[in-house]
Amino acid sequence: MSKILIQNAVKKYGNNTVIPDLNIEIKDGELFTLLGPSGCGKTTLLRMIAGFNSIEGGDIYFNDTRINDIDPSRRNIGMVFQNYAIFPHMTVRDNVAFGLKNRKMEKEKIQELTDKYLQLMQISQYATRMPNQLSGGQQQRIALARALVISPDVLLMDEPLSNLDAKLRLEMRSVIRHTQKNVGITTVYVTHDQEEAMAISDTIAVMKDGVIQHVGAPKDIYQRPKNVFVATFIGRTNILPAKIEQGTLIFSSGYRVKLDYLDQLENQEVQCSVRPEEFVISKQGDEGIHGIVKEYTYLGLNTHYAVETESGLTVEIVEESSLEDELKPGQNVLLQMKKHKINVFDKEGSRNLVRSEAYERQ
Ligand SMILES: Nc1ncnc2c1ncn2[C@@H]1O[C@H](COP(=O)(O)OP(=O)(O)OP(=O)(O)O)[C@@H](O)[C@H]1O
Repeated sequence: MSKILIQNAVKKYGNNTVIPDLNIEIKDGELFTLLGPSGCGKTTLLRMIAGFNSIEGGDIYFNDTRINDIDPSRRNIGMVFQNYAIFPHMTVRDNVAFGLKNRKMEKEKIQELTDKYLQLMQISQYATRMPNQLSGGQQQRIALARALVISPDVLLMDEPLSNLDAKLRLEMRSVIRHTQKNVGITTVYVTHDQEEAMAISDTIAVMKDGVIQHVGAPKDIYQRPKNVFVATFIGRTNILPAKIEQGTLIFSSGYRVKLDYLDQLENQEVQCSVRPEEFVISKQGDEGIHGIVKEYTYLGLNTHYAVETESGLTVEIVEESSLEDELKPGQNVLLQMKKHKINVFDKEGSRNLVRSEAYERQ
């Protein structure tokens, strides 16, 4: 098992710098996810850890060993990619045993370990089949068994679920999560699917243009995103402009929310992130932002509303469905916010101004 330390890593393709200066520490035994939009450099970074990409600056360590110049085949890494990368001409058993045979292990030991991982991944009954006689999920189980059987120090997974249909993706998510915890292997997982990242990870690093934006537990990233990019990339949110005066947020409609956990910033323009579930919507009341329901979508458990506010901005709201009358398009409504949930960013959207102790208190 290994912890992974990446210090001041730089990656260039020719003159194009895709990772300018990246620092990450991945703890021993954790499932660490690189999450970000297409082209942000996730696969590039994973390939640097694997040794398939050169590094133009900085260092990568597995525990205390600097691995920059160690050949990929000697890094003791297990890998699972989206296209399975299993051998079509070999049986399931031979696929799983492949890495062990390569290491010239004794026959009995190969048999024992192969059996163990076929069983762990619940594919023993398919051991003599060829991969094309199996479903996508079963093939991905072979890939996982084959990666783990060699007892790697680190497991690297690049979008391993993206070729599977929605139902299998959910099932394989929990297979990966349980197996990873069971084996206790340090895992770096790449995805652009934020829900998958939330469901599977101990820690998530959100990336944009080769720069880490926020590293934290899924809940931390969702509830206290470090900047507007992270707030909008993880889950859905509404960004509303406001002003701070005497510790009070004043929205353009005049709606005021007194907050006691903001940095002491006066007369500052800010951006506020309010998630759809953090609004309270009612037909009447004294205080709030006035709006008109433009759309509503009943989804059983929840109802989604699009509400045009008096400033012209349309916000997205989710409420638990109730037996009472729904709010239909054209209805005048009043919006309030669950004030402790609001995130407040500087005008540029680059820094969260909510003090961290406020978050600890919740
Ligand atoms: N071999 C290469 N040569 C030149 N540029 C490359 C190469 N591989 C990747 N890039 C560029 O580096 C940037 C990062 O690519 P990368 O594949 O790491 O992104 P990603 O976040 O994994 O994206 P995706 O989610 O689409 O797989 C992109 O702009 C891409 O065009």
